[in-house]
Amino acid sequence: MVWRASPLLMLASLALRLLRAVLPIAALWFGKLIIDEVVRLSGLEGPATLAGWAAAPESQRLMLYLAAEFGLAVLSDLLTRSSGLIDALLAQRLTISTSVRLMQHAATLDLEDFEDAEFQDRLERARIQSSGRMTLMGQLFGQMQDMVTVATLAGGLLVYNPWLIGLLILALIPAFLGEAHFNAQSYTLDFNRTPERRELDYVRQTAASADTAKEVKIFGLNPFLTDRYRVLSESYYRASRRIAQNRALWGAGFTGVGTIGYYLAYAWIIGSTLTGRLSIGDLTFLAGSFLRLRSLLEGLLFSFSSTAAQALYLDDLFGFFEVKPEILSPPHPLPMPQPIREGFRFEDVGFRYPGAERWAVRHMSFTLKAGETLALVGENGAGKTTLVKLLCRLYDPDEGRILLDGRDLRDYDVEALRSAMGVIFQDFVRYNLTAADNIAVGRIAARDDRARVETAAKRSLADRVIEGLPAGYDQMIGKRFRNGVELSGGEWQKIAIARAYMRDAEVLILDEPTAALDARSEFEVFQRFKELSAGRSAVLISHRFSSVRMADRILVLSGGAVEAAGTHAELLAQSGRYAELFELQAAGYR
Ligand SMILES: Nc1ncnc2c1ncn2[C@@H]1O[C@H](COP(=O)(O)OP(=O)(O)OP(=O)(O)O)[C@@H](O)[C@H]1O
Repeated sequence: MVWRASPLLMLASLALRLLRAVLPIAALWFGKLIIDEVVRLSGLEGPATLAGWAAAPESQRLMLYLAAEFGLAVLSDLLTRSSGLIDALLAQRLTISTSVRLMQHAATLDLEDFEDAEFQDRLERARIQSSGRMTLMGQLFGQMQDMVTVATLAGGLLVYNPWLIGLLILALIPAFLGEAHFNAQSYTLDFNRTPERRELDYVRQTAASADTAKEVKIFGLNPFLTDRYRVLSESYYRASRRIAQNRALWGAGFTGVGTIGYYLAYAWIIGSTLTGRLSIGDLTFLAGSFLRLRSLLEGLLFSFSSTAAQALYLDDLFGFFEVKPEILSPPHPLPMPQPIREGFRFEDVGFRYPGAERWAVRHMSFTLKAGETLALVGENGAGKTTLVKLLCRLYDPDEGRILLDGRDLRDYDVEALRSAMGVIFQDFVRYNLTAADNIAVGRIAARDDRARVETAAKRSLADRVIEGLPAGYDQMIGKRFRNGVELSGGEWQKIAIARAYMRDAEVLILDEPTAALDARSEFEVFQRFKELSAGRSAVLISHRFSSVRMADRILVLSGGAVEAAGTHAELLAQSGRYAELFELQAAGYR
C-alpha cells in the first residue's frame, strides 16, 4: 500500500533511515577515540597553553576526531529533519490513496451491504483505519532503522563480551509478552465495542447538528440524549480503564526486571575498567552503547507489539476491501435495448430484505409496457419503493424473475441498465452544491453543459426557484457551507426532479418526490412528466389521486403484491381498494 502511494518517497524514506541507523555507533566510536586520545595526551609532557596544544603536532589526531564528531552531529540533525519531512509527506499520500481506494471500493458494493449493521461497523473501522492509523507506516520504518542500529551496536558489544547482549534481551522478554497481551485485549475491546462506538457517534451528532437542532429543541431532547451518551460511554470507559491499569501495573514490574539486567551489565563494565581490562574510552563507549541498546531494544519490543496491535486493526481495512458485491454484470452482458421494445415484466417476483422475516414483495406479477405511464398506488409499506429498487437492480429478487424485452434483467450490464433509468426517490439527496450541480448530478458527465441543465430545470419547474436565488444557477444551496441558501421542501423537490430530466433515460421514475409540492405544482410537474415521457416508459408513485389518474394504467399494490390494475375509470368501477381510497381523499375535499 505504501509503495502504491508513492514509490519515490518510500525509497527516499528508507535510504535516509538506513543512514540514520549507522550514525549512533559512529558517534559513540569517535567519542571513545576522543577520550582515549585525551587520556593519552594528558599523560604527556605537552604545552601549557590551549594555543600551544592547538598548534602541537601531537594533538592533530584529536582535532581530526573532534571535527569528525562535529560533522556527524550536523549530519545527524539534517538527516533527522529530512526524514521527518519525507515521512510526513508519505503518510499524507498514504492517507489520500487509502481513502480514495476506500471510496472506490465502497462504490462497487451493493445497497444491501450498506443497510447491514455489521457491514456499517466494519466500514467504520476501515474508515478510522484509513485516516487515523497511518503512524503504523512510520513505526514500521522506524523499527527497521532501530534494528540496523541495534545490529551495529550489538556487533560492538559482542567484541567485548557476548554475555552482555544475552542479559539485555532476557531482561526485556517478559515486558514484551506483557505488552503484546494487553494490546490484544485493547483490540478485542475496541472490536467488540464498535456498535456502541457507532451509537455514541450517532447520539453525539443527533444532539449537536444542524439537521436535528430544530426538533431536539422543540422536544427538549438534549438531556435525554446527553444521558444516553453518558451511560454508553461510561461502560466503555470502565472497560478500557481496567486494561490501562493492568498494563501500567505489570509494565512497571517488567521494567524493573529490565533495570536490574542493565545495572548488572554496568557493574561488569565498571569492574573490568578498574581491573584494567578496559580503557576509559572503552568504558564510555560500552556504557553509552549499552544505555542506547537498552532503550532501543525496549522501544523496539514495545513497538513490535503495538505494531502487531495496529496490524490487527489493519485487518479490518483489508477485510473491508475483501467484501465483494453480489449484484454483478454477467461476463457477456446483453446490450441495453435502445429503445425498449416490449417493456419490463415481473413474473411471480418475491423479495425479502436481508435479515427480514417478512416478504416486502411476494407473488408480484405485472407488465410495464414500453412507452406506457404506470402509476403505483397503495398504502404505506405496500411495496412500491421496493418494486422500483428491484427494477433498477439495487436488489435482485429472491423468487421469480424480472424480464426486460423478454430477457432476465440479470443478463444485462448493471451500469448500462442503471444509466437507462431516471429515478428520483422520495428520500433524494440534498447535495450541498450549487443549484446547477444539484441538477447536473443526474448526469455528471454533462456538468458543464449549462443549456442542458437549464432545460432540465425548466421541465421540472426548478427554473422558477433558481431565478429567485441571489446567484442563480451558481448559488450554493444547503446550509452547510458559507453563503449557502436553504430551500423549502417543495423547492428542493423541484431541483431533484430536474435530475431525472438530465439523463437520456429510457425509463423515468418518480417515487413520490412530489409530496411537498403544492397542489398546483404537483399537477403541473406530473402533466409535464407525462408529456416529456411520451414514447418512454414511466412510473410514478404518489398518494394524490389527482396526479395518479393521469397515468395510462394504475397498479394497486397491497401487502407486496398487485391487487388490481386498470385505468382510473376501470378501477373506480371495480369498487375495490382504489375506489375506497379515492373516495376517502375526495371526501376530504368536499
Ligand atoms: N431497507 C429496508 N430494510 C428492511 N425492510 C425494509 C426496507 N425498506 C423497506 N422495508 C420493508 O419493506 C416493506 C415495503 O416497503 P416499501 O418501502 O416498498 O413500501 P412503500 O409502498 O414504498 O411505502 P410508502 O408509501 O410508505 O413509501 C415495508 O414493510 C418495509 O418495512
